[in-house]
Amino acid sequence: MSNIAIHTDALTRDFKNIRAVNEVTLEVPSGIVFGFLGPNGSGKTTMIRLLLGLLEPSTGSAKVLGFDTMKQADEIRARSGALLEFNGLYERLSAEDNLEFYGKVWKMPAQERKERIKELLTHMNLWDRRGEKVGNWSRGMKQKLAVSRAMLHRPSLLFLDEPTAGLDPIAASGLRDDLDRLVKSEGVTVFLTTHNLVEAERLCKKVGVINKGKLIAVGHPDELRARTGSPQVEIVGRGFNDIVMSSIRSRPEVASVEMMNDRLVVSLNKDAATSGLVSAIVSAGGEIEEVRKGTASLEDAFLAMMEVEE
Ligand SMILES: Nc1ncnc2c1ncn2[C@@H]1O[C@H](COP(=O)(O)OP(=O)(O)OP(=O)(O)O)[C@@H](O)[C@H]1O
Repeated sequence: MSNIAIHTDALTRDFKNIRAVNEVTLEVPSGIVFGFLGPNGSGKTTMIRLLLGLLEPSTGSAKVLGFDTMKQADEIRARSGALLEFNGLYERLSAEDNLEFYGKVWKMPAQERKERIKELLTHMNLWDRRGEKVGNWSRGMKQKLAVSRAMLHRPSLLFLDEPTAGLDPIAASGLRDDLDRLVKSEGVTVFLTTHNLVEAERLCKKVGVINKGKLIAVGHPDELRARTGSPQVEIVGRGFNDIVMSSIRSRPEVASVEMMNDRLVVSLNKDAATSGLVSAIVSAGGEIEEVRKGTASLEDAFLAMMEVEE
C-alpha cells in the first residue's frame, strides 16, 4: 500500500458564484487520523464529496488510495467507509440486523459477516444491546453503530463528517475513545472533518485548516499551536510590585506581562527559556510559589489563523 492515502492537486469546486474548495493541494499519509478543521461553510463536506468522487472538481485533481476520483470513483468507494450527514441506519431494525443488511450489501460471506459484526459491536460496547431496535437508542449509541456500519467491510480509508456533532460531551468523548482504539487496532486511515478543536487534538496526528475553501495551514496540532500564539508562563506568588514588574518588562524574552488576580501572566517570545525570568523576579524581591508553563491552545491558534484570513 502506498504511504500516501490522499493526494489532491489544486483541487477546486465552484457552485455557481461560490468557490467551496479553492485550489487545495494536500497529502494525507496512510494510517493516520487526519483532521480537516474549519468553521461552518468552509468547504469540509464538499471536500469529502470530491474525494469520494460524488462531486466532480471544477478544476484540479485528486487521487485517493491511488485512484483518480474522476475516473475510478467505484474503486475508491469499494475501499472506503463513510459516515456523512445521515447515519444510514434503519431505525426499525435492530443493531445487528442493520449491520447484517450492510454486510450483505457489501457481499460479505455469512460467517465473515457474523464474526465482523460481533467484533465491532463488542468493541463499541453494544453487543449486549444488539437485538434492540435502533430507533429507541440515544444519539451517541446510534453514532457508534453508524461508525461500525462504515467500518464493516474493513475499508482502508474512513471518512467521518463531524462524527460527534450533536452529541453531549460524555457521548462525544466515549465515541472518540472508541474511534481512537478502533483506528489503532485496524490501521485504517481516517479523514475526519470537525470544528471541534478538542476532537482534533485528541484524535489527529495531522490537521489541515480550511477557511473559505482555502487550505491555510497543515501540520501536527502541536506544530500549529507553536506556529501561532506565543508560549506563556503563569507565575503565582507575592510581592509583584512596580519594581518586579519593570524588571520583568525589561527582559528581552518577554513580549508582554499582565497581573491577573494573584498571578502574573507573562507571554514570551518564541523558544524563550523561563529560568532567567524566574531569577530576575526573585532578585527584584518577588516571592514565587509556582511557575506554570503553558502553550497557546489549538483554539487560540485556530482563531489567530482565522483572523489573519479575515
Ligand atoms: N450543492 C451545493 N450547491 C450550492 N452551494 C453549495 C453546495 N454544497 C455546498 N455549497 C456551498 O459551499 C460552501 C461550503 O460548504 P460545505 O458544506 O462544504 O462546508 P462545511 O465546511 O462542510 O460546513 P459545515 O461545517 O457547516 O457543515 C458553502 O458556502 C455552501 O453553501
